[in-house]
This record gives sequence, structure tokens and C-alpha cells, in this order.
Amino acid sequence: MLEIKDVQSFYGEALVLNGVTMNVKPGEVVALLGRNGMGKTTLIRSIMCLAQPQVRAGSIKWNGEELLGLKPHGVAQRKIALVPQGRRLFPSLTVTEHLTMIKPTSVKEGWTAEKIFDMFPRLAERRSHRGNQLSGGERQMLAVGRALMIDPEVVLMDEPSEGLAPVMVQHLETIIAELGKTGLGILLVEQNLYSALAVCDRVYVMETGRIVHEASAAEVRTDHSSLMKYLVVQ
Ligand SMILES: Nc1ncnc2c1ncn2[C@@H]1O[C@H](COP(=O)(O)OP(=O)(O)OP(=O)(O)O)[C@@H](O)[C@H]1O
Repeated sequence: MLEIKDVQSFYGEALVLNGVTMNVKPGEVVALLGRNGMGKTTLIRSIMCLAQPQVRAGSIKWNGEELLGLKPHGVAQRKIALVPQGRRLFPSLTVTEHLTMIKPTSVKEGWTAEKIFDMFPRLAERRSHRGNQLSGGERQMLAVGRALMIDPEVVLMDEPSEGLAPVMVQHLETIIAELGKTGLGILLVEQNLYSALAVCDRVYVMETGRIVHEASAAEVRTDHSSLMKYLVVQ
């Protein structure tokens, strides 16, 4: 289980996360909602121990072990994967190379490039295409596939549906729901309430660096009037 407690994160002297407490249990799809600039990406970066922001208070524990102070590759070694905002692919590497640079083809355990291609047939068709030759949807599929190649127990997804056509968003929702059923924990950063509700079990809402609301997805589906002031409605 991922347990975030009273986290305060700074960029320079600017306090951006001000006492964030939340958790993600195994097999749970948890949505972190909030408008632009509220601190969602900062929380993801804090969990991954990326160089910025600086976490100056609180704890981020994974199965009881403190993550703060680790290097990002140490976080990844603990089976925590990131699908970053903007996908961050290598323009000159092929689809296959993006996957096999994480795990060589000789390793047959866990996720393999072939299993990723089974999940995303479109990527299989494009396996020899380079990062800069892919559409936005294909890039997002590859970003998810690449994250899975570390055989994660939890995946942090930073606005994976951003900029995608509605049909791609639906495809991605199906994949996220299926992954959740396999026992993977997923922290899904979203701005769109309805997109999050299509897949998640639980919802947190962030506003200016604080969690201002927590509810089960079932509660929010029944009545989300109290959340609307915090969210983008599309
Ligand atoms: N590298 C940085 N240096 C200084 N301030 C930053 C940096 N990155 C983000 N911020 C500021 O921190 C605040 C939170 O940003 P963050 O990117 O975490 O928000 P967000 O909720 O993920 O929004 P978005 O959906 O736009 O990504 C914003 O005020 C932003 O301007």
C-alpha cells in the first residue's frame, strides 16, 4: 500500500503541497482530481523522488518503507511506475526499443513486449515506428506499456487522457479498469470528473496543495454537487 502522510513540498521557497495525506491500496484505482496548477503533478513527482520539488515534511511509505530520500530509480525498483504527463518518449527510438530497453526480450516473466502488443494491437502494427512518428493516442499507449514493463505493483498516471480523441480516452479507460482488476494499484491524476468516474474506486480532490475532499466513486456517482466548484466539467 502507498501511504502519503502530511507531505509538504516546495519549489524553492514556494510551498506547493501543504500537508497532503492519502493512500492507494493494492488493486485500487484512485483518482486525484483538481484543476490546473493545484499540485497534482507535484505530488506525483514527490512520490517518485524526482529532483524537484523538495519534500520538507511528511512521509511517503510503500508497504511500510519510507520512499523519501531514495533516487527515482530506487522508487522504480520498488515496483512503482510512472506514466508522465506529456508521455516523454524518445523521438528516435522505435516502439519495440522503448519496451525492450526496460526489459530485454530474453526475459519471459511478467510483462513482455508481446504482452503489451496483445493489449495494444495498434502498437504491434507500429512496432518499428519511431517515437516521433506516432499519433498522440499511440504515444500514450506506449507510455502505459513502457511503465508496465517494470512489472509494477502501482502505477502513477499523470493525466493520461490529456489531448486524446474521445475514442482513445474510452480505450484507455477500458485498459485502466482491466489493469485495476489484475491487482495493480493505480493513482490516476485527472482534471475530468467523468473520465475518472468511468474507472476509479475512490476519489480525492486537490485544491491549492491540499486534499479538500475524499469519497468513494459510488458516492460521487450518486451526488457530485459538492465537488463541482473544484473541478473542470466537460
Ligand atoms: N518546477 C517548478 N518550479 C516552480 N513552481 C512550479 C514548478 N512546477 C510547478 N510549479 C508550480 O506549482 C504549482 C502546482 O503545479 P502542478 O504542476 O503540480 O499542478 P497540477 O495540479 O499538476 O496542474 P496541471 O494539471 O497543470 O499539471 C503551480 O502553481 C505551478 O506553477
